[in-house]
Amino acid sequence: KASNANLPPGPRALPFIGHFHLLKSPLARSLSHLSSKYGPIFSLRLGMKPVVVVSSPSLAQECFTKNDLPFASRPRLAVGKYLGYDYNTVVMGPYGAHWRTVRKIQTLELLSLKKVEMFAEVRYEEVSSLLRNLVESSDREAVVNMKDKINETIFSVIVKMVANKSYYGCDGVDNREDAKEFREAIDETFMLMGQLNLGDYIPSLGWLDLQGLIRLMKALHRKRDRILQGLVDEHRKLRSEGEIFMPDFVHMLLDMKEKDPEYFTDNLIKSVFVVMITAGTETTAGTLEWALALLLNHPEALHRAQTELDHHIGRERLVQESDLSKLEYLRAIINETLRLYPPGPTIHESTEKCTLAGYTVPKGTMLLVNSYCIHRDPDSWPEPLSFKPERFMGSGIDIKGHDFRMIPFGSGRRSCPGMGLALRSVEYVLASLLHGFEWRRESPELIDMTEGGGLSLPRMVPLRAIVTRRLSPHVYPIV
Ligand code: HEM
Repeated sequence: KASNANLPPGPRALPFIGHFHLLKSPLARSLSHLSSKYGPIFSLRLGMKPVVVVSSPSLAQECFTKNDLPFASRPRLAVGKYLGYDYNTVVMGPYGAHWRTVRKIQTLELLSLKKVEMFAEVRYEEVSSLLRNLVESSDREAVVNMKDKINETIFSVIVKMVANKSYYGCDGVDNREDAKEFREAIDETFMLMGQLNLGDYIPSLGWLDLQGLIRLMKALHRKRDRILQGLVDEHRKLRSEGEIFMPDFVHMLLDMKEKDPEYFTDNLIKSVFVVMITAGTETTAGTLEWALALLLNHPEALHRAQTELDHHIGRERLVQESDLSKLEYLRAIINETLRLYPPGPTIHESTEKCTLAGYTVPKGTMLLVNSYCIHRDPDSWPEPLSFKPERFMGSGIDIKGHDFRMIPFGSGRRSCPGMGLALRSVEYVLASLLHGFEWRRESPELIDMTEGGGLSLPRMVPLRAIVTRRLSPHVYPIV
């Protein structure tokens, strides 16, 4: 059916597999390379599946405004079945009544501005713990693996919000082994989400599981589900004993379950939980790691950010979240980081026939919107490959999905519901790191900026740096 459609042109397909052979990791780069040859809209075929790839602001606008409803669904991929509680998570679920209900709970009940404010104390505790940790490293002049440090902080913030669980020594608890297992499970989830599983595209081969991905997904699901069920059961026990210390997300969902036990099954609660942790950690931590890497390669921008921090905060106290609105240059750095290193292409699927740029896109077509390419479009961005935070100063460019030159959080119905939490966390952690420490590369060579594979466009090489204190010793949280 697809071959009869008036789809955009694209490269010549191989029999049976279509264009699988053209897609390399990271996908965002591979698609950008193809769009430099075939233009801002082109078609691919992955096995049986027609795919349309879009890489310009005006076409992204057409997808997320006029065609937002037809493209509001996700393809039914094995990863959604095995790692998304049978397509029940908000990230991987098809568009429909269930998705709308769960999305509403996430945006209104869990990730609203009020809730983001409510958990300020959690961010404060975890950032204090990070600073304490870095003070120790700075006293030893050690090279610090910043990927690990940032991941630990963001993971802790999110897990505490969701399940009030401490893993890294805050509150006197130290469950590093449990945390390691949990974080490895999340890393593995992202790795598997970034893989093209042949059976999704060539269903007749599905049962063979030639790449062994289904086997890995099933094993990972068992591991993750055991961890998540353990946390839900812990909460139940606390409630039965009348011990509710903090209204975390699991408690909020268990409250909802009391009103509607049929709908709020344990699987639904675990699916909300797992989405927060998978969608929220790697993306937020990855943005922070890219931002620091860019600043280490651009000392003049680092210096300007620190001057701004000293001007507004001074050197006799730490940054507080209430300072963030004054830090215009810091925000420009974060915007420029998200421009250059957004997460991988957003993946949607058409639920009805629609027209795009004059072409007819049939129902069941996969849509990939490549923000990586859109954000580097020379027609929208002068010197698109250069790191220039200044371009955002006083520009009024919206990054929340209304200006299609810059869509790091997507746009339309499926755009990121965690944007408020993400931006607050990135700004607060980055401001605290730059204000509290001087930063140096471990060698004179520039930091390697190669992108790795995976859905969140991580760095290929974990970021390492040398930190030294820049504030008086009494200002830091007590070691
Ligand atoms: C810098 C950090 C982040 C970035 C750049 C980011 C970006 C994105 C993008 C591009 C999408 C896909 C949009 C689409 O398909 O059109 C998305 C979806 C999503 N994000 Fe985020 N995100 C971040 C942090 C977070 C956080 C902290 C959370 C929650 C704790 C979160 C929760 C979600 C969810 C639930 C979805 C799926 C929405 C749906 O399918 O309806 N994200 N995000």
